[in-house]
Order: sequence, then C-alpha cells, then structure tokens
Amino acid sequence: MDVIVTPTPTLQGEIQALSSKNYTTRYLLVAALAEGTSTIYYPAHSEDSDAMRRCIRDLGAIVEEDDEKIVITGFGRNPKAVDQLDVGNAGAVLRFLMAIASLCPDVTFINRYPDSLGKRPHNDLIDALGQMGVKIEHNEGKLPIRIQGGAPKGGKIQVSGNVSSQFLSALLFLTPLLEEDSEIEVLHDLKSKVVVGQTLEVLEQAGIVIHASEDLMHYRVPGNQKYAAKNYVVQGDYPGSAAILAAAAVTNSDVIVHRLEENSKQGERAVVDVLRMMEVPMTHENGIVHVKGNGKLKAVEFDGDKATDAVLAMVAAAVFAEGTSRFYDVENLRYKECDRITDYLNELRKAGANVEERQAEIIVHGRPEGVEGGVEINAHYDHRVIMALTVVGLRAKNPIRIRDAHHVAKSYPIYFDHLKALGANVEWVE
Ligand SMILES: O=C(O)C1=C[C@@H](OP(=O)(O)O)[C@@H](O)[C@H](O)C1
Ligand SMILES: C=C(OP(=O)(O)O)C(=O)O
Repeated sequence: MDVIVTPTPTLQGEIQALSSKNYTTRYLLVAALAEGTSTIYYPAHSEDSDAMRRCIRDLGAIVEEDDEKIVITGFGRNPKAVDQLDVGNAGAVLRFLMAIASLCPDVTFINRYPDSLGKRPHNDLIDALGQMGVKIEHNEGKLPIRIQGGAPKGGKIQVSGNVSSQFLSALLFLTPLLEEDSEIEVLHDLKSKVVVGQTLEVLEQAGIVIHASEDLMHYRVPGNQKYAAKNYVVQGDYPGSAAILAAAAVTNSDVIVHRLEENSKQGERAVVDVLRMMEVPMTHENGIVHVKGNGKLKAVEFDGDKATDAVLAMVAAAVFAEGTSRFYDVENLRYKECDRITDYLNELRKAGANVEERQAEIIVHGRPEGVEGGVEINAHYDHRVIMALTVVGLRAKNPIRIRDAHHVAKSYPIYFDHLKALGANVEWVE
C-alpha cells in the first residue's frame, strides 16, 4: 500500500502518544523470564511488539490480553525447545532473543526480510555468545542464524558496542539467569548509550541486580537470579511522536500530544529540546507537549547518537530551517532497517531537499521556501523513513507518493490516522 501526502499548511488538534515500543518489548521479555504472572498495562501494538509477543509465546509463555493490558505467565529460565523463531523485521527483538535462545538446545531465526533485517550485522553478539560456549551457525554474521545453546557460561564476556547497544542489552537480559556470575566489558565505543539506561531501568523493576560502572562500559552481574513477576505500565513513545512534533513544527499548527513524560529515560525526548533550539514555539508540562508552529525554524547542530530514533524526524524539520544544520555521531544509522544516511538522503533529495552526507554525519542546507515534491519515494522497508518523508511532503509544493508505506506499522500503525485527525491530507492508495 502507498500513501499520497498532499501539502497541508495547517495542523490542529490533540492526540495521545502511542505506547513506547522499546519499553513494551522489554516488559514482554522480563515478564516471560519471570516464573509467575506479570501484567503489562497499555502495551504498544505494532509489528515489532507483536513479534516479541509471538516469540515469547512460542518459547512457552502464556499470554492473555484485552484492550488495555497483557497478562503473561513466564517460563523463567526454562524456555520451550522450539525449532524456529520469526522476529519479523524487529532488530531489538532478534538480538534480545538470540541471547535468550542460548538457553534452548537448537533454534533457528528465519530470514523473512532479506532486504532489511536480513542485511543487518549481528557479529558482535555472535562473538560474545561464542565466548559463553554457545555454538552459532550464521550467514557471515547475518540471518538466518542457528543457535545451539543449552548451558551458556558466565565469567568474563567482552562485547563491542560500536554498532549497536542492543548486543549489550541482550547480554544484560541473559546473564542474571546463569549459574555463574558474569563480568561484561564493552569494547570500543557504546552507541545509543541512553537506550541501555532503559534496559537497566526495566531490569531493576523486574527485581534484577546489576552493578554498572558510571560510564556504562563495565558490568558485574550476579548469577542465579530470578526475574520477579510484576505489574508494568508502558509510557508514551518519543521516537514515533518525534515525527508528529516535527510535522507540527514545519506547519502552522496548534498541536497537543499527551503522554510524553518530561523525565523519561528515552533519549528521543531530546526532540523537544532540539525543536526549541530551532525556535519552534512550544511548551512541555505535565506530560503534554504543545506545539504552536509558525513554519519558521532555525538551523541546529546536534549529537544524533543521544536520540537515535528521532534523528530522521529532526532532519525532516531541518529541511525547512533557515541555515545549515548538522547532525553528527550518527554512523550507526547505517545499520538500521535501511542505511538511514545514504538511502534516506537519496529520498530527501528526490523530494527537493539540499542535503549532504559524511560517514557519520547528515548536513542539511535548509530551504525555508519549501521543496518541489511531486515525486515517488521508496520507503526502503523503513518506518522512520516513511514518517520523516511524510513530514517533508506536508510542506512540499506538490504531493509526494510514498511507496509501501504500510511498513510504518513496524512501530506506528496508526501514524497516518493520527496525522489525519490533526487535519493532514494523507490518503492510502493501492
Ligand atoms: O534497544 C532497543 O530497544 C533499541 C536500540 C536502538 O538501536 P541501536 O542500539 O542499534 O542504535 C534503537 O535504534 C532501536 O530502535 C531500539
Ligand atoms: C531501529 C529500530 O528498531 P530495531 O533496531 O529494533 O529494528 C527503530 O525502531 O527505529
């Protein structure tokens, strides 16, 4: 399915932010790793969260749900011996479950998205699990991946953090369940460090003890721990909301988004600070972000690694800013659903934006007068490309057509419904 985005000068209205994808996947996982019954209130409903739900069920968790909650009875440290798992296109779900699958005798993760997740590298986690005695067959670090585990060993484990934080998070979920204590050392750099804070927060809520160094590069994890069965409440999602806020910032708007906690550990809450630095009129109080856009924005410089999943939306806003913006430290955007530097900038250029790439930077020469539009966009299987190009389309001179926009459902199935409710001219077409 495609979407046609027709230029829309004004957006107005109120929406409830959808629920956080990253917290939902984590709460589902820790609930599955507990032995009792946990309840998750207001879970996200998207392809990625569905993937985690499907896989924990396959691994033996009992999952019941209604409109507002999911009730899960976990399998503790004894997942069922399944042959295959299908994580869809969900990177975090794959990486977290690769670690947990090492408690199973023989599991293969299938390759259902060869042109997206199938291209992403997992070598750093494969190496770390190898140090723990887990046997892994793989396609040069990529899917399909077969894990022959059973009894992974703790002890000293080294993992590289310069491609993704998800490898470290995966080890932090697994190691408390091992017989031995573990010591994890992160090598090189740690990208998306803020997301590890979300992992540690959820582990603590689940009653797990981890001793982390202040710089998050070293961990002592006592073994033989048990995940507690708990009740969890999922907060609103900043990465998805970043695109809505960017849309409000580039139009004449009066837009309110509820459920965005000011003190959230989601790095992408920085989208509010960045839009403020761009001189977008807005307030953020009591979990409510209120944008009163006048379409005028100033260029900005920002360390994108602090808010990795909001960078594409912030770049889309910068397309219409006065001056040159620079988003630096963003190399790991190249290893996401697509190459979010080269592929994304190619699509932006098609729409008429003036952008340049470096290995780890995105540079945007703003065009406050607007961009031409009138083109077809390739979504590259990437929900965040789809959301960001929509923002650009709202302020283009001519409509744009986003091919295969249904991939937005990876994280935000109701993105276009929300935009429509705010008055945007967006239409699904076959
Ligand atoms: O741990 C997580 O849930 C995530 C970590 C981040 O990935 P990287 O650590 O690969 O940057 C982020 O982009 C992704 O959407 C979700
Ligand atoms: C990169 C993302 O997710 P994942 O790595 O879990 O596929 C994302 O949601 O933007």
